[in-house]
Amino acid sequence: MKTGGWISYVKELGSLMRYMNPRRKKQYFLGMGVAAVNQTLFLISFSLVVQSLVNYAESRDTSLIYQAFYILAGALLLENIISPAFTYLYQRSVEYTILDIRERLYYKICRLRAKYLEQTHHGDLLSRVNNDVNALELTYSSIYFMMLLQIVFSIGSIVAMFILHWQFAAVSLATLLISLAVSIRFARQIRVLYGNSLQLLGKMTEKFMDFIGGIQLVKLFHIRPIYAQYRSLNEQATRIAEQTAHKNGMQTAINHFVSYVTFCGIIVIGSLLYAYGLIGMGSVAAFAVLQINLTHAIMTFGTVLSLAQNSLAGAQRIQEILNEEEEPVRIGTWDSKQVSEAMVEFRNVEFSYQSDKKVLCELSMKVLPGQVAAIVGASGSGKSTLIKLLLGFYPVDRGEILLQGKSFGHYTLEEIRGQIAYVPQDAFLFSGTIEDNIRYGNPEASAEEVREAAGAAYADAFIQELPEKYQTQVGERGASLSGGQRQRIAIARAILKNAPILLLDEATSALDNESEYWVQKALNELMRGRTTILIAHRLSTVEKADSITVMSQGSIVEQGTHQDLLARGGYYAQLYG
Ligand SMILES: Nc1ncnc2c1ncn2[C@@H]1O[C@H](COP(=O)(O)OP(=O)(O)OP(=O)(O)O)[C@@H](O)[C@H]1O
Repeated sequence: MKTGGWISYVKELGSLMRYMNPRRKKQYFLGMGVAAVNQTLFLISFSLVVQSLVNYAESRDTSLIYQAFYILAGALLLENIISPAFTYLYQRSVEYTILDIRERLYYKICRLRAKYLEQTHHGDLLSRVNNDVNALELTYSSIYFMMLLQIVFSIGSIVAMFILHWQFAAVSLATLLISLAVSIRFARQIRVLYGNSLQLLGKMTEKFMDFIGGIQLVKLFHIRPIYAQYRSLNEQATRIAEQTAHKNGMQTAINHFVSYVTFCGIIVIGSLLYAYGLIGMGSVAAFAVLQINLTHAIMTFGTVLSLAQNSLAGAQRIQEILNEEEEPVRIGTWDSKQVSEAMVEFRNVEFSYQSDKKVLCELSMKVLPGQVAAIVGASGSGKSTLIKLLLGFYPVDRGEILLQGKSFGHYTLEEIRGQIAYVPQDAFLFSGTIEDNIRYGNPEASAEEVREAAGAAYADAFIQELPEKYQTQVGERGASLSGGQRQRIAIARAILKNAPILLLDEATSALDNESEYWVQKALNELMRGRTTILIAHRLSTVEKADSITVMSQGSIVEQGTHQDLLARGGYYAQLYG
């Protein structure tokens, strides 16, 4: 084995400690170190107890019985009183470190660019936050300790063996090195398998989320390929688990073989030396106990080394997220010369998701304070993209967006988003109560203000009829409410936010007549006094807008009021007709 290999291996294992803060690292190593030394002393003490007892059997010297008793009492004190306190110390550092990692991932995901989030399956993110963090937790809580314990114990045993008989000790040392080399060789192969296994686990989580998300469609259409894909991944994962088990088995078998051959050698040589009066029987017995323990330590070390591969693979996947580029604090230019009387203005904006396909070309539009601007156009014409740009999810490639008269770069993304309330087409509710969901619009709002917002959104009446009123749990994504009720809660949330600009992705398209009636009333309430950009999917809802922008293939083809556009007899008139 190359030295560079060993060193990089140790470095890699050490690099997992980067997630732990320095104060916790100190407590962690102190706790682990003291617990490992205690357990080593405890285990080694048994060989001394055996030595004393065998020597007593030979010499009938009763002081040896007392000696064995004192050693045993001391060992039990170490193991049962001192060890648990230090074990608690290092386990506590582990739990806080895992909490830190989960929080870092949570905030990192909040700050990731929209592009990354749109291209990454949420199942994969979920798998990284759960499976990979769990793999890391196992390393901190058990694997490192087990490794340290086996190392400290092996060193302790070998020192004890050297004190008892140096020739024997040399043989044991050679065994240790052979077994270590075998373990590291297998660990490398197992690492690749664990990496593939975690990747598969991520994909299986993706497929499972798709399956649960679309369960009604799966039932309705008997969609077999969904299950077939999941099964295929499951089978691949099983094959990898089989290969891992095979490698682990081989590693254990080789280590068993090496260790037991050594053990037999020690017994044979020990017996011969004893026969020639060169060593006492007590020392041979102590040696045998130490050798058995050493064998066990070496095999445990091999096993935990393999398990650590799972964490290394998981840590790599966690690091990939942590290294991902974040949204900048500001996007756009800080140009003091660019001013506008409009509340929102798009000035010659160009944008593409991929460099080869322009989604918005030379787009210019103004929305004056308090006005309602409707945007209409065929599917794929770029309406939702416009919203994403206004919310700062993507930077424009060319041109400028101005907000409250100033260019985008004057504001941080947080400030931009603070000025806008957005009601998407499919209202999203978080698991929790209705009150929680409305209050997300303004976390400082009192219960009274939440009720007022619900009243203005025409939601209070149906909420009062629910058994637990505002404390009703909405279920996953609001599953226990109807589409119209979800919309009105989302509107109440937007009312509570009280932002000057309102973005509406027309919400009424999927609702029945009665729900539409109430949602429309709620929207009218929400729009009162606010500058509104309304993405309209049905032309009947835009007639009253102050201006209508008609889009086609990323460009504006017509702009005007409903009457103007009808009179012009162009694209809008054709769509309307
Ligand atoms: N995240 C994305 N990555 C790449 N291309 C995208 C992305 N989102 C949208 N597009 C493409 O950009 C174009 C405009 O899409 P956009 O969603 O803005 O249209 P839209 O007018 O809102 O359509 P609809 O009315 O159907 O919602 C489409 O060609 C679409 O395929």
